[in-house]
This record gives sequence, C-alpha cells and structure tokens, in this order.
Amino acid sequence: MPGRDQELGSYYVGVDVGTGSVRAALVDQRGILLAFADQPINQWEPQFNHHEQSSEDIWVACCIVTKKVVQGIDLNQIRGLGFDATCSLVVLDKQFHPLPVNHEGDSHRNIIMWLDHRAVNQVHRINETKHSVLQYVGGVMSVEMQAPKLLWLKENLRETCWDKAGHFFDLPDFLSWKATGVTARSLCSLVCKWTYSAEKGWDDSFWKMVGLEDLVADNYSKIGNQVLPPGTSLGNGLTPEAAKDLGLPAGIAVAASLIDAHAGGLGVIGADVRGHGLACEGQPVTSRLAIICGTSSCHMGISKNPIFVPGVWGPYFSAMVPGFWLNEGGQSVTGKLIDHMVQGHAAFPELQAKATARCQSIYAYLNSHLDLIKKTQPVGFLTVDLHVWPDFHGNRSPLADLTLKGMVTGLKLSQDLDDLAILYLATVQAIAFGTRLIIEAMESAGHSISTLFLCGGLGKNPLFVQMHADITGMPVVLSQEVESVLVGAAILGACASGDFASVQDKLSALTAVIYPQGGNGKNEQSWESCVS
Ligand SMILES: Nc1ncnc2c1ncn2[C@@H]1O[C@H](COP(=O)(O)OP(=O)(O)O)[C@@H](O)[C@H]1O
Ligand SMILES: O=C(CO)[C@H](O)[C@H](O)COP(=O)(O)O
Repeated sequence: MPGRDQELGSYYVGVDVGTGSVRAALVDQRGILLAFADQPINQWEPQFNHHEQSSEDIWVACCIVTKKVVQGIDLNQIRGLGFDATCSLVVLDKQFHPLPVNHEGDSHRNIIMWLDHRAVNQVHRINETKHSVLQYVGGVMSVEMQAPKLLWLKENLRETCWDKAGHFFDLPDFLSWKATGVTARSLCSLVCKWTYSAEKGWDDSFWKMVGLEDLVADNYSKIGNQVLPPGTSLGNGLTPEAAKDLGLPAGIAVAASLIDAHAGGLGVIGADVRGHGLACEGQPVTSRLAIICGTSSCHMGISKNPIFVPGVWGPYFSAMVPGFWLNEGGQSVTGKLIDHMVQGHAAFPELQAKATARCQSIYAYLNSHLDLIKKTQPVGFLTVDLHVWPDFHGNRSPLADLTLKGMVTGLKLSQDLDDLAILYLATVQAIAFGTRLIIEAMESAGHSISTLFLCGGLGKNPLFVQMHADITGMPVVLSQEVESVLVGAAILGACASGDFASVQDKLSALTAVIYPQGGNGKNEQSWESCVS
C-alpha cells in the first residue's frame, strides 16, 4: 500500500458518495490521505427529469471501496468511520426494505436523486404557501429538496410507496443507519434539505399546510425525531453485520454524517494560508468561500449572524461549521454540463481517439488544444463570438428558477475539434460567470468574500480553476489534498472516535494559489449583452 507509516497509530476511514461514484479513503491523524479507491454507481433516468438510484447498489459500492483502502493494514488501528453523500431521498418500508420510487414498481430503484425534477408542480404549490420556513432556503424552496419529493410520492405512488413507507432518509443518514442500526438524522441533512431548524426543531404548521400532515401525526418518526450534530458518535458503533460487509472491525466509532458539499467545505475552508499574501490571511474565516465542484457546484459561505440572501439557500445554523450560519449557493449542473456539451459534440469521437493516443484525459487534451489554437492571444478571448447560458437544468442560485433552460449563441456550420474546444471553453466560462453572480448576490446581502477555496472533481481541471479566478477576480486556493471531500468525511470518523475534539480540529494544508490573470477573461461586455 502507498506510503503507510504503521508507527503513526490511528487511522480513520472516510466514505464519499458522489453522484457518479463512491470513493473511500484511509486517513491518518494528521488528516493525510494514505489510500484511495473509487467505484462507479448506477443511475437510471426512466423518464425525462426522473433520476433514480439504488441504496443496495450504493452500499455494495461502499463495501468494495472500503475493503480496498484498508487492505494490508492492522485493522485494530482503525478508530473511526465517517460518511458523506449527495442529498438524495432514500425510501424504505417499515422493515427497512427498499420501496419503489417509480411507476414501474422496481423496488431496486428506491432513491429519488437530488437532481430529480419530477416534483415541479408540488414545489410550486409549496412556494405559493409563502410559509415562514421558506425564508431559510433563500425565499424559494428548490425542487431538489425533500418536501416536494415526499409530496410527489404521496400524490403519485400512494399505494405502492407512500402507505408502505416506514423511513425516508437523506442518503448520508441512510449510510450511517446502515452502518450502526441507529436511525438518528444528521443536523446537516435535516436543516439543509428538510426545513428542520437547529433552534426550533420541526415546524408542524409547514407540514400541515403543504398536505404532509401524516408525518406530524407520526411524530416525525419517518423523517427523523432524533437529530445529532455531524461527527457525533452513533449508538454502539459499527454493527457486526456492517463490519463484515465493509471489512472493518465491529464496534469502531461511526459518525453522524454530512452532505457531500458540506464535507468538502469543512475539508477546505480552514486551510492554512499563512505566507501567501492572501487577503483572507489573519481575517475571519467568513471572508472565505468554499466551492465544491463535481456534477454540480456548491458555494458555501459562513457568517456569525444569519444573512438572508435572496435565491441562495440558508441561512442554516450549524449545518457545516458548528456555531456559524451557512449560506449555500449552487449551480445544479456544472461537471455534468461540461460532460454533456463535450460528449454530445460531433467531434467527440475524434477527441476521444486523439486523447487516448496521447494517454491523456479528454479534458487535458482539450486544454492543450486550446493553448495551440489561441496562438498569442489570451485563451479567454477565443470565445468573443460564442456564448453559453449554463442553466440547462434550471438555475439553483441566485435566480432560483427551475424553469430556466440553457442557450448557446454564435454557432456556425463547422463542427470540428477547434469548435468543440471553443464550445467547451465557453461552457467553463459561463459556469464561472454563474459563480460570479452568486458571489455578487451574497455580497449585496452582507457577505464579504475575498478568497475562494475550490475542491471536487472539477478542481483537477486547471482551465476550470483559472477561469474561476479570472472571472470572479479572486484568488483560488487549492488544497494539498485533492480529495478534500473525503478528508472531511474521515474527520467525522475522527470526531466520533473522540480523537478530534471537533469537526474544525484539522487545518488543511494549502497547495497552490491560482491568481486572476488580468486580460485573460472572456470579453465580459459581449457575454453580458448576450445574456441580459
Ligand atoms: N481529471 C479530470 N479533469 C477534468 N475534469 C474532471 C477530471 N475528473 C473529473 N472531472 C470532472 O468532474 C466531474 C465529476 O466530479 P466528481 O467530484 O467526481 O463528481 P460527483 O461527486 O458528483 O460524483 C465530471 O463531471 C468531470 O467533468
Ligand atoms: O445539493 C447538493 C449539496 O447541498 C449537491 O449538489 C448534491 O448533493 C450533489 O453533489 P455532487 O455534485 O457533489 O454530486
């Protein structure tokens, strides 16, 4: 195994369930990642805007990757396990068996994924109530949250799903239940996706007003009536059955979980920036914005007092960093949009063949191709005539409009590799402009942000990172540990074991600062005139 130092003592396992894959890491007491494994997971799209997964598939993938990262080490040195996951809705019956979330009655597909937009009608009615809980989700509830999805199940799958359901879990909480048998929910999931208040608990009047009064009558037992801060140790730790599945010792500490973006935020927001001359050095952590960029991008800004930002989720108390309020901006599809634009282009087979011949990823190839065709001008100017509006899956923030669609202007008849590379660049730039709009909305409402801390799969793309620096005009800090989300998950395990006093216990080391390059940005006037 890579670089193992058996002398160090304690290890922690972090498991991160993203949209496209499950990842696990073995992390030591310094928060350094020693081993990594990943495994793709299935997704189904039985109808347009219906996205489903299987909790059994996901658990199997968690077991495969966990067994891989602990191979060859003394299992007695493993002290804690933490999970993070996307905020997808898992449905189980009263005996904890999967229930179908689809008209086909396929109970294997028992997860409505976070990006599923089937509950448009339901969320519209929820927003029409103007209930006071909506103030804490940016004023408008998103179709990606859990209340509209629950209402959809009640109205569309009453007999096959709703009436039989015993447990509705956010995916991070499903995983901690599966590992420990404890049904307690994480404060992170319930506050961010289920309208729970860290200060006041559930609001009965909301659930009654939207037509989900049966959840109140049950004293919230189906959606959670025991709520714990992320990192809290659950029950008696890992059950013997789960221990066998995962290849870990029974009884090790298992933590209350985090949503994936929040684990990434925790993994990067405390980075040690001393000596780089960054404006955030010596300033409160509230001057930092963590951006977690995978299938989607999530923009996590914290404050000492609640800040209400129209169209930006939150303010959520203690949902990421204990004692701080969180605002969470987001773009529903970013990595997925880049993949969609590139893979759907006529020149994609040629790109694949050329990248394979050079043993490069398609994105590394495209980035070097852009360097070739830009000649002497800054790369950003290759798109003066081509513009993308990136809301192909609606706008999460700051417009909070799920009906918005994508747009490309400036297309020509040619569809060669140069065109593909330039379309890819315009897409990346459009996503970065979207981030700028989110930052502007947060700053107008009272945030004061000087530095970005970026992680997630898109953090491996230098063009994506540079365009975020150029277009926002802010330096972007990358952590030494590329898999910062996983480090966040492992820190949960370290907290649950009692080895770390709190989830903020570890400062992540900074690896690089990407500064804005003046004059390298896209011609902003042309972009703004095209989209206004
Ligand atoms: N080496 C890479 N270079 C460029 N882009 C990458 C690379 N690896 C992943 N990506 C991008 O990151 C996205 C997936 O990020 P990831 O964090 O794995 O997603 P998720 O957590 O949603 O499963 C992909 O859509 C792809 O666009
Ligand atoms: O809503 C979110 C966090 O609140 C995330 O966008 C969602 O969980 C998907 O994450 P990822 O893009 O990393 O798969």
